[in-house]
Amino acid sequence: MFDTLDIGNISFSYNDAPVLHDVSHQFAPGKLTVICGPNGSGKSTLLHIASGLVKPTTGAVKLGAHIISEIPAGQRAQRLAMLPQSPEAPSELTVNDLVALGRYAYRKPFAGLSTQDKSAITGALAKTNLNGLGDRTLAQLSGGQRQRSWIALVLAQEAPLFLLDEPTNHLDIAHAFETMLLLQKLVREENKTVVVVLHDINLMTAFAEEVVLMKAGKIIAAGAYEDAVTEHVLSDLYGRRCTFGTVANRDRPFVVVS
Ligand SMILES: Nc1ncnc2c1ncn2[C@@H]1O[C@H](COP(=O)(O)OP(=O)(O)OP(=O)(O)O)[C@@H](O)[C@H]1O
Repeated sequence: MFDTLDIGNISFSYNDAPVLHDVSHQFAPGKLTVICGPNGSGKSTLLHIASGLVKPTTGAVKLGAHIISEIPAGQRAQRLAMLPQSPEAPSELTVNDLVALGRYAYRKPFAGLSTQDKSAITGALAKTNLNGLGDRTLAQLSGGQRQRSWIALVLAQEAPLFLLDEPTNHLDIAHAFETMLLLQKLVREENKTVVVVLHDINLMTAFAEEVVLMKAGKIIAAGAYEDAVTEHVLSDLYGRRCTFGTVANRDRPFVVVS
């Protein structure tokens, strides 16, 4: 049974500056949804509101039957995991310590890690190719290794719903592709719901099952990738000509911007 995540008629202003305008969407349960749009279009703000970390100025976010901000933090963390765009942690923390933070919603005060906690942490480190780096501090990692440590923290949370803001930041093309393969696998093999903000439209065309395309604080197109994503829509979204190309043995196109 999937939790549904619904945003209804959301508007949001920072101080008096409106950045989201009456946005509504139901994220497709059990699918990989990619949110794309130009810088400043409101993607991160929308994700923060969808996660319950930020309250909308008007409108409501519902996780299942409940307003998300009314669900106690511990329960919410077991149902929804969020990776912000630039997460921060003390640089002397080890990778193991960081990933263990993903288990906080399951742990009793002052208790050590349970067998289940340890297995979730080991599994998350393996899935993100961090085996052998658990004892390194964050200061001793490359930018990409640090980013993968944050993804491991989110995986260790073992929630059915993941919201990830630019998880491929700092990753080389192979690790970025592998991260998307991992998210695809979570959806296909573990029935997770994944919502991910991406700037790389070629990763979007390769992996999105569903899309939310945002411009100037509004959703200009949303729904199944095949229905929503066209050269015309992408060109309009970014204000540059976007042309599809094809390669043999691949259904989805690549995109060239000119
Ligand atoms: N803390 C803040 N205070 C004031 N304005 C903010 C704040 N955070 C974001 N904004 C503004 O809100 C708008 C939307 O920002 P947001 O980060 O949601 O966009 P985005 O689509 O995620 O951008 P990017 O692709 O650059 O990460 C932008 O105009 C931004 O300048």
